[in-house]
Amino acid sequence: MIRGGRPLRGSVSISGAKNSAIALIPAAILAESEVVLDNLPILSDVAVYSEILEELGARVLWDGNQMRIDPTHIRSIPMPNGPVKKLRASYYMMGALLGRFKEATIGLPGGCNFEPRPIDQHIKGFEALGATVTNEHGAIHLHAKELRGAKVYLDVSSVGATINIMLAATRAKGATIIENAAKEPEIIDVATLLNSMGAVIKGAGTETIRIEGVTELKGCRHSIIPDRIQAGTYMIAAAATRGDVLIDGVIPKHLEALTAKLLEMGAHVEELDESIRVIGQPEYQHVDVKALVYPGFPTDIQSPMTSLLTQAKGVSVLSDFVYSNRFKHVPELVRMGAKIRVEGRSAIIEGGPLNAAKVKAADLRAGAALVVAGLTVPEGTTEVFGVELIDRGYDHLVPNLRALGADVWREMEE
Ligand SMILES: CC(=O)N[C@H]1[C@@H](OP(=O)(O)OP(=O)(O)OC[C@H]2O[C@@H](n3ccc(=O)[nH]c3=O)[C@H](O)[C@@H]2O)O[C@H](CO)[C@@H](O)[C@@H]1O
Ligand SMILES: C=C(OP(=O)(O)O)C(=O)O
Repeated sequence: MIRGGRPLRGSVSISGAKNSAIALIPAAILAESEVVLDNLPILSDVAVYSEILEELGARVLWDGNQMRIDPTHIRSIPMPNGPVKKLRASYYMMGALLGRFKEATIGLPGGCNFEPRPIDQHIKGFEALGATVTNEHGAIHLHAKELRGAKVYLDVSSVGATINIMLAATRAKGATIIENAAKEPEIIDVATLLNSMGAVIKGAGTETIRIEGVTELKGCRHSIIPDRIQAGTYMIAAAATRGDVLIDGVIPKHLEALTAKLLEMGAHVEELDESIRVIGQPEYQHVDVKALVYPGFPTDIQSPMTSLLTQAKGVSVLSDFVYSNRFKHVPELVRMGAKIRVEGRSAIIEGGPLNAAKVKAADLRAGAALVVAGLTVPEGTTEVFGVELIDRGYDHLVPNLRALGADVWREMEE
């Protein structure tokens, strides 16, 4: 429930990154002893992952922002259904279990279903390493007598495929080279953890990653990088409400594409060492935004960005070159009075005021977009339904927004 129209003011601390956490937790099972993850975000996706590991026999102690994972007694039991269906990143269990046991059966992943999200590049990578991969009644079965290093050229620079191949290849015999690898900061985070565990990975963050297989990995302690998508959402909310917010505990370099767009629109943005201050302005210029792979503008912030662009003068065009049809937030924004039409992979947004309405989050970032939109509406109460999807990726969103002065609260549905 949001009564908007109040500028957000103050500072907000950003939690660890969801897309790192849900890759680091499965990576931990490759170790022979305890892995400690610090700066863990408190998210429903993290809770689901801890359930998956416990089902497989790992000991998981989750205390606030720390998780201790002892994989000593883990085994590879088939997981065709259950928690693996609740999130996208369950696909990492394929690479992690294959690396450790040379065998895995994992149901096809869930997560945000804004369009079909194939995993053919993951499978191509596993097969190149010597695995046999079959789809048995909606679950993927992987088996290898031996994993051997190989050269894998990705047709699309997929975040998930890059990490998954890296996970399996750490325990393969010989060297694996991933070409056209994804370069997102979360990939570097996973490589950093694996290297601390004893893996030999070079080039993470570039388009060529080289992994020398090792026979054993040990436990270690690792602190998760800040969540650039949550940070970006608060930057957008600060601008949209014409507020003044210090977004703290971030790596400003990870947010450069967004910072550049906010400056182009006319917002004031100050980059400090580990924080970014956004000062909103009464008027914004229209801009064109192209969501691309890193270091381009992140697709995961394009939905909240759509809400901000309704506050700009004139017509903005937002195109998503990662997902061609990630626009489930648009019909809901239109219910709130937005003038937006979707043409191909672009949303054409004509600036203008929004009104309060009852709207539904179709996925995680669509939900965040509706919250940002609601915060701009000065009269009436915007009701966002389906907010459990927002819990997948935003740590303490409502308390954080309230601390910034927003009139927002949560009610249970009947
Ligand atoms: C858990 C996690 O980290 N999720 C992120 C990850 O998702 P995810 O890893 O699923 O996204 P990918 O980077 O794999 O997808 C990028 C593009 O490649 C295509 N593709 C991908 C794999 C494949 O085997 N074949 C294929 O065609 C996808 O359909 C998409 O068009 O990166 C996305 C792109 O930054 C983000 O939106 C998600 O938040
Ligand atoms: C699409 C997202 O997540 P996932 O890949 O986990 O569904 C996201 O974080 O915006």
